[in-house]
Amino acid sequence: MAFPKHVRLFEMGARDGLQNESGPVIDTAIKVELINQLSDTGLTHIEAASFVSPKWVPQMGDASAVMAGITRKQGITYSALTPNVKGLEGAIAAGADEVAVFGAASEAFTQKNINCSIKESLERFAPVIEMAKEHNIRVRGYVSTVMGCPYDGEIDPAQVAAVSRDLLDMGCYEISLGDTIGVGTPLKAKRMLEAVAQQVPVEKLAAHFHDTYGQALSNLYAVVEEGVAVIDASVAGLGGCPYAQGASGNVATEDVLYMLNGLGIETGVDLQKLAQTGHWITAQLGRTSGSKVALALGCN
Ligand SMILES: CC(C)(COP(=O)([O-])OP(=O)([O-])OC[C@H]1O[C@@H](n2cnc3c(N)ncnc32)[C@H](O)[C@@H]1OP(=O)([O-])[O-])[C@@H](O)C(=O)NCCC(=O)NCCSC(=O)C[C@@](C)(O)CC(=O)[O-]
Repeated sequence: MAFPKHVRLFEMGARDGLQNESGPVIDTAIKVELINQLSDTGLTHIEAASFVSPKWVPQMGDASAVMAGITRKQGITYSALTPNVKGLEGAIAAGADEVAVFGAASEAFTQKNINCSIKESLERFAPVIEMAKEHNIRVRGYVSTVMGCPYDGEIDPAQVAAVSRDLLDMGCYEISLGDTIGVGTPLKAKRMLEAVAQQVPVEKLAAHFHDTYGQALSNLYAVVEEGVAVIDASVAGLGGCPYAQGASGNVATEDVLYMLNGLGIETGVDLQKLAQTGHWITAQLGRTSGSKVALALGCN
């Protein structure tokens, strides 16, 4: 298959990026400023907040205030995670443009992350998706641990395909495939994608790869070559999952963008502006950027 002409980047820094920060809860004003800066880079999709239990993920406890504080730019979708109806109610009240339910291909990870089995998670998502539909809000579905689980180990691609198909059938418009702990390699990514694409059209799939083992860009190349045209990434490579021990951040958006630019694939995103934003947020967090491209460009 040929490379797509255009790839949509879905920016994760403000949610997947910041949710895992240890230490004190980051000021709402910093989160708001991060999203406002990201809104000025050409990105069209920004995951801005997470309406989960603040006891489970304290860093996301100010989701409503973040959504209220941002300056919304026309043409940008500001989305939020909603694990249940309570979360969806919060997201609707806060004016989220789009929401996401998040499941996994592994039983153990599902238990650790959202305190239920895969079957129960799907039962819990059904009313979320129904209610979102009534409010004309699109729902994205995440499937975590698509190439390995910190608790269950190897994951059968058929299991990834089955959960993805269930979420699609329930009404999710897009399925984001999460290599939560970044253990994938290109061949594994390709095989996993092939298995899922038998159940879900590739146009409805997104790649959400973490870079724990430094394989994320290679894995992305492998699935983009198979037609995946939506990539989740996190500015400066921020983040990780609080319920996936040892997982490092998403692949850095700057690094993905540099690769896509080199392939002649359009994104509409300005690399310099993005790298500056990555520089700004990592300075706020007291560290250097996790993006090799940003460092090479002198943003450190
Ligand atoms: C799903 C629950 C809530 C179940 O948690 P639970 O404890 O089973 O829920 P519960 O229904 O029994 O409620 C317990 C308490 O939480 C409250 N509660 C219940 N729901 C909400 C809500 N929405 N917002 C705020 N509060 C809520 C509820 O009101 C109650 O409060 P209490 O009476 O004890 O004071 C919990 O497990 C949870 O919040 N988990 C979130 C975990 C999480 O956010 N993980 C990170 C995101 S996933 C990820 O990063 C992976 C991804 C997407 O990026 C892809 C990849 O990389 O693979």
